[in-house]
Amino acid sequence: MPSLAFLPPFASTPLARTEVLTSHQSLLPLTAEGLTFRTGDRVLVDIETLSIGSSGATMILGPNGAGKSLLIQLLHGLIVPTTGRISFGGRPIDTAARKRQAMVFQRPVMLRRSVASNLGFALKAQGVGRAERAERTARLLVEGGFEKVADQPARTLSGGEQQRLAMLRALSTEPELVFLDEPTSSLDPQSTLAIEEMVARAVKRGVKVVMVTHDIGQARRLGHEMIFMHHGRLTEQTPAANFFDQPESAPARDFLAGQILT
Ligand SMILES: Nc1ncnc2c1ncn2[C@@H]1O[C@H](COP(=O)(O)OP(=O)(O)OP(=O)(O)O)[C@@H](O)[C@H]1O
Repeated sequence: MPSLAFLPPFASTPLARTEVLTSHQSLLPLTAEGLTFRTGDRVLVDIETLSIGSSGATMILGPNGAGKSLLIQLLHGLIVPTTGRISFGGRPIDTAARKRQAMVFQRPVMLRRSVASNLGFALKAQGVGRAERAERTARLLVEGGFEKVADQPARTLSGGEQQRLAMLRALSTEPELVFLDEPTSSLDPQSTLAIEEMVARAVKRGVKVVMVTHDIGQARRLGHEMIFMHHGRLTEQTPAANFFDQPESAPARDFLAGQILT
């Protein structure tokens, strides 16, 4: 799935059309009720209620196929739920408010443009004017250590560099909320550390992070809250301080104990 954080977001969800969020209202808490996603007779996501608060990093853990990616795609608005209501700050979201959230995917997909232009394009999509765009792009290139490769086609960067650029691009628009779908799963330890540092800095600046990971160590390092999913369901949502020592649900206990979940 390409990183679409820089593209105009989907304009609609199957939600109530009244009282949408306005630009000065917070996106958070992010809540969902009766959220399902089905294909044919398969129920891939089935979540009664979910509420994600405004601070820190919420990590979504669970075995392969648990529905973690689908859940954040639903929350981000990339796919439409079969049933249910997703609210931001208690209200449905509109196109303008949706631009205040971003997403980074497992495999970074760069535009066929230079490194600098990948950043500039994201800002343009947010309506940032030419002069400010140039100034902010220059600043971002320095921040990300990309000055020397600013004019290089982004697709010729290494996988780790592309993912750092994807993160930088997603954060460049100063979103309130960022969804990260296993952004380090194909990276080496050094590149993983670089991404984790970007995540930690963003959280420190007040960006809300909702991140899918398989890596229990990473969840410990970054997470303030843990959500565990199994078979499309949310089995628990627990503060990080409790989760690793006292997981509430049997699937989470087994997962943390290294058992294979069926
Ligand atoms: N767009 C889709 N249409 C139909 N089925 C899908 C779609 N996307 C995912 N699935 C199926 O839904 C299930 C959950 O997929 P999902 O990618 O959300 O799992 P995950 O928990 O993120 O797994 P992993 O850790 O392996 O990435 C899988 O069985 C997958 O094949």
